[in-house]
Amino acid sequence: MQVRYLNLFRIAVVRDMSDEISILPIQSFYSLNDCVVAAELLNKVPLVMRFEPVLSDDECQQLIEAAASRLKESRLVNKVVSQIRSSRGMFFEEEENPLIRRIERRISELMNVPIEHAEGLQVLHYAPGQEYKAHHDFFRPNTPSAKNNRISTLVIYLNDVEEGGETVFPLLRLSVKPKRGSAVYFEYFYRDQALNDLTLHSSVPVVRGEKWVATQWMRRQRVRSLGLIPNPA
Ligand SMILES: O=C(O)CCC(=O)C(=O)O
Ligand SMILES: [Fe+2]
Repeated sequence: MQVRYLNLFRIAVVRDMSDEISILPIQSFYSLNDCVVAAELLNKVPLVMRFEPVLSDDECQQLIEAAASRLKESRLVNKVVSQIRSSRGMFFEEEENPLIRRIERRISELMNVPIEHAEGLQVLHYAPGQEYKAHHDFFRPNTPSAKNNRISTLVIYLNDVEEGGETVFPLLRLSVKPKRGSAVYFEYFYRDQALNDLTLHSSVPVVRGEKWVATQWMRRQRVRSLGLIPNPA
């Protein structure tokens, strides 16, 4: 396996036998600045992994509490109320407080993409019966947003769901059960668009209980103008 760096994106890429590259080197654990995350490989190309733990119970609870009063009906990029997502959601501002800054830094290190490429962290809440129908996270080619398209996603589960609410990848025959603090990761930065298309996914309806997730999307080019604010720690 050969690792090289693409200067343009400053993303470490790993070339595998199929001659496709992945953003994240496949490892069984990742030693980050402030924690160690265990990883389970769910699918190699396109790469889908499960991570645990990404957030502590306390961090999950704090995110839920900070997001709860700011939830809005889910709207798509063009501000139209979504027909495919019945959950409610919100976005945190970039580095809006020390908790968000710490979590964003950890996620960026884990996803192996500079923080300047990170959209604001999104939180979604699903009540019983609510779902997110099958979709891709990248924007369709030739749309304005596709000029700086998304390349990878991390969905962090902020609570345990009593029944339902799994993240399902129908074309890969994968189903990931929400577990507080764990996450599912996938990338769609392949030259072969057919591989990207395989990352179609949904959040099936919550049957009992509720579901909270935090989603981080990474872009091909920077979306944040500011660099890192020096870490006081
Ligand atoms: O809630 C989930 O399991 C998936 C969320 C999702 O697909 C997204 O935020 O793009
Ligand atoms: Fe998604």
